[in-house]
Parts: sequence; C-alpha cells; structure tokens
Amino acid sequence: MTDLVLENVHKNFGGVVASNDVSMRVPAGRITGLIGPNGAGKTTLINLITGMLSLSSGKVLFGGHDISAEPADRVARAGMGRTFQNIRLQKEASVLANVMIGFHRHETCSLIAAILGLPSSRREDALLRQKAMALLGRFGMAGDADSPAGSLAYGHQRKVEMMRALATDPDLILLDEPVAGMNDVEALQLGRIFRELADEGKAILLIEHNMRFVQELCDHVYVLDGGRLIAEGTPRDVVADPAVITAYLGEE
Ligand SMILES: Nc1ncnc2c1ncn2[C@@H]1O[C@H](COP(=O)(O)OP(=O)(O)OP(=O)(O)O)[C@@H](O)[C@H]1O
Repeated sequence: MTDLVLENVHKNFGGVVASNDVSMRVPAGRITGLIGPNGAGKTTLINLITGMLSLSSGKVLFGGHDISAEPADRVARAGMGRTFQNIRLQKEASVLANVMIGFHRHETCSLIAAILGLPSSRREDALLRQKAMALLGRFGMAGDADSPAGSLAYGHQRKVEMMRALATDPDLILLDEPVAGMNDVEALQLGRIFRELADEGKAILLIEHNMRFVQELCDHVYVLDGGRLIAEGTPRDVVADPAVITAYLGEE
C-alpha cells in the first residue's frame, strides 16, 4: 500500500511561512480532504509534496521512501498524479490527444521509433489510444474524444485534466479543486469515480472549497489556516470545530 506521510513539513518564502510544521497522512484506499481559507497554504503543500517546490525543512515519505529532495519528474514517475487549480491543457489538441499525453511516463518505445513510425511505436500508440478511450468512457466523455479540448465547457476541461493525471495509473492522486465550476450532477458523478478509485487502492488527496462535496466524500479531513494545521478528523468533526469556524468566519 502506498501511503503518503508528511513529517513537520516547513516552507517559508522570505518572511512568509506558507507551511508551518505540517504533519499528515494520506493513506491508500482513502479519500483525504485538505481545506482552509484562501491563502491557508493548500497549494503550497501540494507543490511541496510533488517536488515543484523544495522544503525548507521536514520530510515527505511516499510508500515508505523519503522523496523530500526529489524533483517533480521523479516524484511523478514514483506514482503521483495531480491536477492544477488553473487548467493546463493543450487547448488546440483533441481531448483524446490530451489524455494520451498523460501516458508519456509509461511509453516504452524510443522517440526514434515514434518518429520513424516503426511497428513497435504504432502498436504502442494503438494500445494507449484504447486505454485513453476506456478512461474517456469512465468519465462519460467518449463522445468528446475528437473535440478540441479548448472548446469544452470549463467543467469538462477539468475532467480532461483528471483523466490525463490518471493515465499514468498513479498510486496517489492530488486534486486541486476538482469540482470548481461544476454543477451538482457533475460533482456527484465525479465523487462516485473518486470513491471507485479509492476502492481500487489509490490514495486521494482532495483540496476543495465546496464543503458539501468534502463532507459527502472525504474519510478524513485536515484543516489549514495561515500555513498551520488547526484541526483534523471526520468531516462532521471538523465543521463543528470552533477553531475551524473562527478561521472561516475571519475570511468573510
Ligand atoms: N512563490 C511564492 N512566493 C511568496 N509567497 C508565496 C508563494 N506562493 C505562495 N505564497 C504565499 O503563501 C501563502 C499560502 O499560499 P497558497 O497559494 O499555498 O494558499 P492556498 O491555501 O492554496 O490559497 P487559495 O485557496 O487561495 O488557492 C500565501 O500567503 C501566499 O501569498
């Protein structure tokens, strides 16, 4: 089982402490929520976990291995997929092509074979295409395979990002506001997919402002404020926690 463990993770940007001694556990097979008011340090924490930012101090352990000093590409190859708060798609390329970009990590044929159009490359391409179509089916988007990604509604573009992150079959998936801009029906459909993924053994870390979604879906929730963890527990426990209520009231 590939659990993610943070031990006293600390990050400062000059005088700003964006992550203050944060320890948490994101177990395989579970959906873990990370919430907190604007500027609480949620995205910074994801960037520290995925190697996009370097830690000031502390440790990130993934599957028991210390990945604190690994660069982002190696962390991704170790089995982490992520989506971004701001969608990052190849807007002119088709939905299918965007999802296939995600398979890059598992490609075995050489670039030369691909350029020359050798049979090994063509076979691999057909297999990846098949796998990408299976993902599109899972997300109810098979009919959009050939549409340019940029032509889709915002909620659908978010789904394409998720499929691309899942294409590598990661053990851990980090989702930065996955249901932002989606209606309740779409959010419910995604929630079901996230639960299936957790049941398959993946660890899921979900950053989300939609509290109803967090309450319905998460097994365990951590709450950040000012870079510091102020609460953790079941969704029901954290929303009733006075420190959490005060932090969110301060935001209004
Ligand atoms: N590269 C950076 N340089 C300096 N300060 C930064 C940098 N990145 C983040 N910060 C600061 O760190 C703090 C945490 O920011 P972060 O974006 O992680 O919060 P967040 O919880 O993701 O917020 P939001 O919900 O608005 O996305 C903020 O005070 C922010 O201004």
